[in-house]
Amino acid sequence: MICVSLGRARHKRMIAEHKYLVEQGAELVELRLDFIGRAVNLKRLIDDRPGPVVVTCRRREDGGRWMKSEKERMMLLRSAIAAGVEYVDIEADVASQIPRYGKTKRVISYHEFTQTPDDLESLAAAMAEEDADIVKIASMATTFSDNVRMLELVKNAKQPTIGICMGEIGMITRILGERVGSPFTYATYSADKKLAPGQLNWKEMTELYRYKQINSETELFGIVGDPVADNYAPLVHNTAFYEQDLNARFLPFRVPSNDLHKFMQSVRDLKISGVSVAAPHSQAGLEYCTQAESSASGIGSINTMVYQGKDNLGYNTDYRAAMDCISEKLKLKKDVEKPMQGVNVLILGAGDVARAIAWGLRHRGADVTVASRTMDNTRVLASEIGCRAIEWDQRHEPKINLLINATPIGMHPDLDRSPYDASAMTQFLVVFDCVFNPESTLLIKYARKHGCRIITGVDMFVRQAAYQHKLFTGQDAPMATLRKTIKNATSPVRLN
Ligand SMILES: O=C1C[C@@](O)(C(=O)O)C[C@@H](O)[C@@H]1O
Repeated sequence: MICVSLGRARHKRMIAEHKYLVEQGAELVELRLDFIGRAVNLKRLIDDRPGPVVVTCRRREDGGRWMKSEKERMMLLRSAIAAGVEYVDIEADVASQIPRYGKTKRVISYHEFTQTPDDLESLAAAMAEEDADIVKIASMATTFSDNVRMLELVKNAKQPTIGICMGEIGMITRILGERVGSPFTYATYSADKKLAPGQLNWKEMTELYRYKQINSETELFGIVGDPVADNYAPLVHNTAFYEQDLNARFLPFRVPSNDLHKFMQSVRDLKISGVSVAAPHSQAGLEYCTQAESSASGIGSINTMVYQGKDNLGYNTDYRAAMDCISEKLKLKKDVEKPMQGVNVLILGAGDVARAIAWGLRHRGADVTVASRTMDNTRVLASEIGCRAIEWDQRHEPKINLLINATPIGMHPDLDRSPYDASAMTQFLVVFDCVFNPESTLLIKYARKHGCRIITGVDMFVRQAAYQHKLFTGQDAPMATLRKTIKNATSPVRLN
């Protein structure tokens, strides 16, 4: 079950939103009395309530907004119990001052906003002693291991327990609550009304992650990176899983660099079957592979990892996707060893994607030049791959047939910039922009205007995601859905 937290300064808004949520199917709503601006009129909020509630009045030290006296707060919580609300949230340290009465269930809570306590088990045991129906711990995740410990706590608890790791690192504890036996989890009313760090909104929980249908059989995948909050991979992969009716979910795993080792150690405990590997882990990820496809080893980085038995299999689907797009656009012969001999390519950028593409093109016999805004990086890439490095300012000089932008220039919100001048383009050039948000970057617009053939970042994104889908599920990806989903999500005009 999902409990939607409602915090509003005015009674009227709180009542209206509560009604709306229940109409939309919300099963439980938390009324955060500490958000109410004036004197709280509890009767007004609960007498005609449209559905079950948790009544909470959070102190400031626990992340709430309550400014009035503790005496008044206690009175409110007692009144809520006397009025027979379904649940009341009582902080563990004051629980003994608020006696049980009637049918109201007691959620005994503990909050910590800087870290996750070391000994969660002892803490939960002490909280259970406070005549708890539900024990709830919400603490800040600072490492991925905090999530693992929190989920273990909930899974092994004898008492119904809610364990939430707050912050972006902790998001998965919110999504996997039901799977480990949590009586409910918390979500926010809408994306702009987060009541706690890392809270997902109700729509994301129900539509994107299909929270209620997650069970012990659900196969888990995800993206491991830092940051991951704005990544489109969960949207695209979960939509594909849904379309194919797969009991699988794709989650955001925010893992800082120094925590990757712990993450890799935990994947089997968490029953994760595969991940998309994003920055900053693409190169380090390769070291955790027991086997990697030869292209991934050659490139020196992976973007996909599949956990199979004891093996960690590494792949680079960015490379595969980019090569497919180029082969198709240039109509390269398939059965030739060096189909790109004589093709002059300029790659802008020296990051993971530039490296993957440069490696692929060199293997196909292309003549590759690289330019990036940091000459040291350009030189390292060029010497590793065996291509030419030039200064960024010289990028318009080489005579080229194929231009590839693997820098983020032109990416939202940097819409008015192009990494390459229109004046240097001719109609014989093929222009490939790896930026997919927006699809029509300024570079792509210039290229269109000059009559160039183009490959967009969406073309590449869809293909790399489709390869991942196949590796993860063994099924062919619903290409049209992948394309529509990413186009829709990145379009300046929302289609629905
Ligand atoms: O204790 C909790 C959990 C919470 O802090 C969260 O992290 O979702 C949100 C609060 O409103 C609720 O009372």
